[in-house]
Amino acid sequence: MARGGRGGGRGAGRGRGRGRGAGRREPRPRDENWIQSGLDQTNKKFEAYYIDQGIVEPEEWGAFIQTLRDPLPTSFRITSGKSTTSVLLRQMHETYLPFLTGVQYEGETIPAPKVLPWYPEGLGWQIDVRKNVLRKTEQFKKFQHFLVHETEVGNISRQETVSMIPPLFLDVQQHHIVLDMCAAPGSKTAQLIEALHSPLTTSPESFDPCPPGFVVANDSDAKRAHMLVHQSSRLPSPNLCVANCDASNWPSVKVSWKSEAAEAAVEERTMRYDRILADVPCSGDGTLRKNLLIWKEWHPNTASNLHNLQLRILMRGLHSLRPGGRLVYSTCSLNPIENEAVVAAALRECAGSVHIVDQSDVMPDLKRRRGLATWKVCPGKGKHLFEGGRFVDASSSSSKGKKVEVEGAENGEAAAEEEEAAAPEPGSAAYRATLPQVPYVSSWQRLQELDPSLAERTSKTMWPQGDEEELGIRHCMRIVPQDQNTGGFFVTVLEKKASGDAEENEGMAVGMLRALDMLDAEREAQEAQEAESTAKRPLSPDGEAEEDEAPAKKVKQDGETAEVETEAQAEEMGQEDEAEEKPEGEHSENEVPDGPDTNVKPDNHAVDRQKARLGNHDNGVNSGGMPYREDPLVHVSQRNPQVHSIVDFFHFTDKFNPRNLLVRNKDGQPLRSVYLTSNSIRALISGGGPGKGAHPTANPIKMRLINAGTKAFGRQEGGRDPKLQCKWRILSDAILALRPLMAPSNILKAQMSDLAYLATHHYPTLESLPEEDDKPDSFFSLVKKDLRMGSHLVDVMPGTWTSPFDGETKTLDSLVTVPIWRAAASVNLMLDKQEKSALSFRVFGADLSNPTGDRQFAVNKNQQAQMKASAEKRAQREKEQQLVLDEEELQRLENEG
Ligand SMILES: C[S@@+](CC[C@H](N)C(=O)[O-])C[C@H]1O[C@@H](n2cnc3c(N)ncnc32)[C@H](O)[C@@H]1O
Repeated sequence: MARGGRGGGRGAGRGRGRGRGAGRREPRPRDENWIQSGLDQTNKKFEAYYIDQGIVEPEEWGAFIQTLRDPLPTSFRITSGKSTTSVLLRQMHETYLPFLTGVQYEGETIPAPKVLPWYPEGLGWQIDVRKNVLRKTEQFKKFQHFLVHETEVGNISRQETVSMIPPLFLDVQQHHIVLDMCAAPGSKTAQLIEALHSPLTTSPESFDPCPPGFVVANDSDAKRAHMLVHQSSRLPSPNLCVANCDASNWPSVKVSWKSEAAEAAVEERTMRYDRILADVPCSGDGTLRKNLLIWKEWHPNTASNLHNLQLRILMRGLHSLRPGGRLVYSTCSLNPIENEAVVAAALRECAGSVHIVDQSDVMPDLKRRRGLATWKVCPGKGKHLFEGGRFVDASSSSSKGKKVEVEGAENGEAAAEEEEAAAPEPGSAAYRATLPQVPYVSSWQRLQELDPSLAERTSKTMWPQGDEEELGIRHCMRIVPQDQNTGGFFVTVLEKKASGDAEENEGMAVGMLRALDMLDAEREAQEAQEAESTAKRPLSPDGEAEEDEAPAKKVKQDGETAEVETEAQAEEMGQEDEAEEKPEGEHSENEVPDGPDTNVKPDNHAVDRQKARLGNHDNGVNSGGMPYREDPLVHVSQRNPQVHSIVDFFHFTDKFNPRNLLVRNKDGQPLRSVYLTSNSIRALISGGGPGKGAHPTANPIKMRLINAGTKAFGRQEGGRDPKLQCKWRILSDAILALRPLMAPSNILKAQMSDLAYLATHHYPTLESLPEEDDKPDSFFSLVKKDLRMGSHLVDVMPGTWTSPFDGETKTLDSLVTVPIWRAAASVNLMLDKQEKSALSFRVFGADLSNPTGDRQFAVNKNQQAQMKASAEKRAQREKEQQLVLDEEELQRLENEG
């Protein structure tokens, strides 16, 4: 089955004539390794093919194939640059490592977690034991809970070890424009975002909430692209946008750019990326250890079917790269047709402008194999039949009846007879002879002789051309499973030749921001002028109607430049009308109205799905035949009264730019949610230009952007008290992005006991808040007396707290920031049930929002079962107690009467 690709795996495994003698049913292998899943982990074609490719030395074959049959270990990485990073790392070393060392299961010692020696700062971890064993010991079960909780809140990412590798070779810097071409489900995108905000490090001080660069995460599958949006809320970033394009047809977009020279004017340039990750759809046979179905479905033709798409994506990526930029090509396939053949073909096509970078001295502790300099190609759709070590192309009339020598078919019968006597060494020639022959064809020219129509449909680039060593193909890297007990993976680092222009080699983000600054200054002057003329006009009672008029005027004033820019781009897109406007008032701000507590966080995913289904903006621009139906992405005018209320209420530092607030409706009106983007994302969306209606430029349409930045503020329903200065509250997902932009004096401080109270009580009244007379400046005293109504952030300070459930003292190692809402007569912790429960478990070891302390939602079936069991036990205990009480009562009554 193709991994993330199209059409792979169809008919796979259905080919006949695998062994000696055409049409003969393959005998069941004697050495097959059945595991509990009941799935057969053998595939003779797979073995034959990879032994022939020389993917590992013959003497390593046994270890290679056996490792592929073993279940995959558990691996995870600690999110870098967060306040929790060093705390979790310390917890791992000081608490969990000793706790998990020497644990016995069925008479054997379970290996303790180990640090991945090549992962920066010791943040990557692997436990060489299968998941089901983890759940069977008390110690590992506890650890599993820790992993689940920390993963939920984005402090840890559970990711396959090999999947962590490609982003590290990309070497992302904070000023980089990064494109993740095939990004879903997004584990590597998360690493790219982390690298952008903080160089991979354990220090929270290195976290930059507003780096100059940004990440574009793209996936051609609409559902998976929306999944990316949902996933990214675990690591919310104003510097991320999500696109839904066919990467093989990745659009070029124009942006405003300005050179460093002070006198230089803003110019329009095609945006080029500093870093590109092409983690392309592939056959995925490197994931055999976890995707057991591939054993059954694997077929060499899956790779042939994907080769062209992979090459097209890679070529488009190289085209989009800036001079001196770096692209990492990766697959989780072991197959040279999807790997070396694709890279070699791209290098030939780029004729010296791109080269492979030797990375042998980077991450030296990571064991990797060099790329293959040659390989064998098996073209066709499996319609070729074997006959006695020869094959006949039965599907093609031109070659019907022709018998063709199959490469590597020698001595099959003789060796097979020997096998009867003794089982041959895995990987040996005798062993190979027991496996089916594969219909390799030595060159494309040869295929043309054999089957011209098949040759016509088969890409020449699949075959080695003899120049591979020269192209540096040996610098490709293949991770084989037995070297580090991982999955299989392929990674290649490519770089585009630098140009003579130093500024071009630096990348475009900085120049885009220079242009944005200049255009912002112009806009500011213009806005001041407009404000002056507005002041002279009589004020309307609601103010907002006045606001509506101003942008329309501005569009007219800016019309000339905006129109030219858009028309040119529309032409490039092959269509005249930029956008078909949605009827007035038909906003599809589909968010669930925000009520207190339970409705605090809408189901983003459901909302996104609904948006995708309903769609309120179909501009008719197609990419790969897919209509673009997304709500517009519009930055709100600085003069909007809602923006003013946000700015005035929260007292952000200068780093917070109110121009970066974005909404999803064509009128640019904050209705229910406001997003925060980085300057650079605004520069991309607006093209640095003056702005025009629903879509300021064609960029969001061309890139089919489905999301930009992070949802930062939600309108608090019911906030109608005249004393309320700002109806907007900071959403919990945005705390990571917004907290560093707030003056520390504006963040409240609380103790663990205060948080425990808020986690336990739903909208407690101000009168009911516990207060100590001797501490007039305690958190609750402030909340009661001096706190303005509205949204606030609270830092819960490290400390200790004694649990009423088990009497144990719980310690909080690093501060936790939570949002609260101060209403007229009450206060509330603004987290939804699930967030409250997860936080509560993490900080207090129990769900305080539940009187029993139990978790209120289940993470997986196992936990569901555990919850059910503990609820039953509790009910039983209560029943028994009740019986005792009843007896006591009876006794009492008897005594009395
Ligand atoms: C190997 S997976 C990517 C895994 C991802 N990089 C990660 O680390 O989570 C390949 C992805 O490519 C997407 N895809 C397939 N064809 C594509 C195309 N033509 N353009 C963009 N994405 C494509 C699939 O939907 C799939 O999500």
